[in-house]
Amino acid sequence: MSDAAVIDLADLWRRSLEHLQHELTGAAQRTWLAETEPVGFSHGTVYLAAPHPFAREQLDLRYGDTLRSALSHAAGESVEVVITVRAAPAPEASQSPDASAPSDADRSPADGPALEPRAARSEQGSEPGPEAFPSQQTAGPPLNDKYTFDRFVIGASNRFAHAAAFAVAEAPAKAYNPLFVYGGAGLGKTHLLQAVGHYAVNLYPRLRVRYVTSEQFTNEFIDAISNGRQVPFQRRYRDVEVLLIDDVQFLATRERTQEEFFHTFNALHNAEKQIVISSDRPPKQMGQLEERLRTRFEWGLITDIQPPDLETRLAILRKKSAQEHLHVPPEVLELIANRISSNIRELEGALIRVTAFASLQGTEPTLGLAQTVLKDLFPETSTNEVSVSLIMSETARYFGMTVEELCSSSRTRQLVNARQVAMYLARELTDLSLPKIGDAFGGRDHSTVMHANRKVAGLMKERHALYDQVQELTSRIKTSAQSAG
Ligand SMILES: Nc1ncnc2c1ncn2[C@@H]1O[C@H](COP(=O)(O)OP(=O)(O)OP(=O)(O)O)[C@@H](O)[C@H]1O
Repeated sequence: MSDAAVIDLADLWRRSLEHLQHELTGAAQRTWLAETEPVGFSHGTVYLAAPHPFAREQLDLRYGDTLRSALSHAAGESVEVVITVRAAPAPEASQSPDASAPSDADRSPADGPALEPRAARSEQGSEPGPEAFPSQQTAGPPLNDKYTFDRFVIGASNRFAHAAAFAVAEAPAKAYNPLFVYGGAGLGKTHLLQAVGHYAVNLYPRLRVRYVTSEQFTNEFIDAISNGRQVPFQRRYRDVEVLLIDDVQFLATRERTQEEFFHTFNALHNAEKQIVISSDRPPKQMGQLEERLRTRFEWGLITDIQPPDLETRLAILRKKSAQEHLHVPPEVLELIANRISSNIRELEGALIRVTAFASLQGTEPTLGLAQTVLKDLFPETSTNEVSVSLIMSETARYFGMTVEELCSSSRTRQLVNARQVAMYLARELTDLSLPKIGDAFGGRDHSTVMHANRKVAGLMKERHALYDQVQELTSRIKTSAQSAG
C-alpha cells in the first residue's frame, strides 16, 4: 500500500476496530479507543489522534503493539502507528483580551469553501497522491519543489512533527492551529512547512497558501510603511487560508513588526485559517517576544524536531543519493552519517562534497577519498571522544544500577532494557564495530548488539518516553565526554 495508492482511512480504522474487538476488553475499547480517530496515512505509517495526552500515553504504552498488528492486519501489510493528541479547540475569539484586534471589516475577503478536496482520496484510483507533484498555486515566494512530504525521511527525531504537519496539511485549520515547529539549524523545519503548502494546495486546489520567512515579512512591512501601502500589505497576508511563517524567532527583536504580525495572526485565526510557524526555539524561550504573541503561539500544538539518529541519517543519505542519481558505496554513506550528526544540511553538504570531489578527480567516491574530504570539512568532533565505558557508566547511573549489573548475565526486564539502550548508544556514539561493543558488554555476541540496536531504534519510533530517555542520556554522555576532555 503506497501513499499514492487508494486508502480509505475511515474504512481501515473500522476494520481494525472490528479486529480489536477480539483482542481488547470492552472496557479498554470504550476507555481508550472510542474517541481515538485516524487522521492520516503516509510512508507506511498510520496516524491516530487520541482525545488527550493521557489516552495517547496509555495507547502507546499498553496497546501500541496490538494496535499496530490490528492496523497491519486490516491494511494487508505491515504498517507503523503514530499516536498524536487531538488539538484542543481554540479559544473563542471573544476571550481574546486584545481590543485592537482587527474587526471583521478588516479581515480577509477570503470566502467560500476553499477546503473542497481535489477529489475524495478513496476515489482517486491511480492518480498520484498530492505530495507526488509540487504545487504551483501558492502566493508569495515559490515553494521549493524538493520540500515535499515524500522527500522527507521520517525517524524517531521528527516523527511527531511530521505527523502534526501532515494532519494540518490534510485538514487545514481543523487539526492544530497554530502548529508551531521548533528545532536546531538544518533539521528540516523549512522542509516540513513547505511540504504542508505543497500537499494542502494539491489536495484543495482553490486554497491560498503563502510561505514567508519572518525576515521577508519584516522587510515587506517596512517597505509598506515607507510607501504608505499598508493596506495591500495587510490584504496580502490576511487573504490566505494557510500562512506558513518560517524562522519566527527573528520577530522577537522587532517591536512594530511583532505588532503587525499579532494582528495578522488574529485575523487569520479568528477567520479559522491555518497558521504554521517555525522557530529555532520554543515560544517559552523567546525572551523578547511579547506575551500576547507567545500565548497565541501556544494555543495549538507545539512540536520539536531533534537531531536525527544514525539510522535516520543513513536513510536520508540513501534517499538523497537515489534522488540525485549519485553512486556512493554504503561504507561511504556510513562514514558520512557517523561523522555528521546534528545538521541535515551539513549531512547533505558532505555527500555532495564527496561526490563532487570524486567526479572532479575522475575517480569513484571511495572510503579513502571520503575520509580526506571529510577531514578538511569537519575536523574530528567530540563524538569520537565518547568511550563505551563512559556510555556504560552513564547508562547504569541513569537507570539506577551498577556497571557490573549492566554487563552481567542477569535477564531481569529492567537490566535487559538498560543494557539494550547502552548497546544502542555505543553503536550511535562511537565508531566501534558490533563485535567490539559485544566484547565490552561482558563478551556478548555481535548479533546480540545488532538485535539490541534494532529493537531500541524500532521502539523509539513508537514510544516517546523511550526516545526522550535516549535523548537525555545522549546529552549527559556528551556533556561528560566534553568535561573529561
Ligand atoms: N527528514 C528529512 N528528510 C530528508 N531531508 C531532510 C530532512 N530534514 C531536513 N532535510 C533536508 O535538510 C536540509 C535542511 O533542512 P531545512 O532547511 O528544512 O532545515 P531548517 O530546520 O529549516 O534549518 P534552519 O533553521 O537553518 O532554517 C534541506 O535540504 C532539507 O530538505
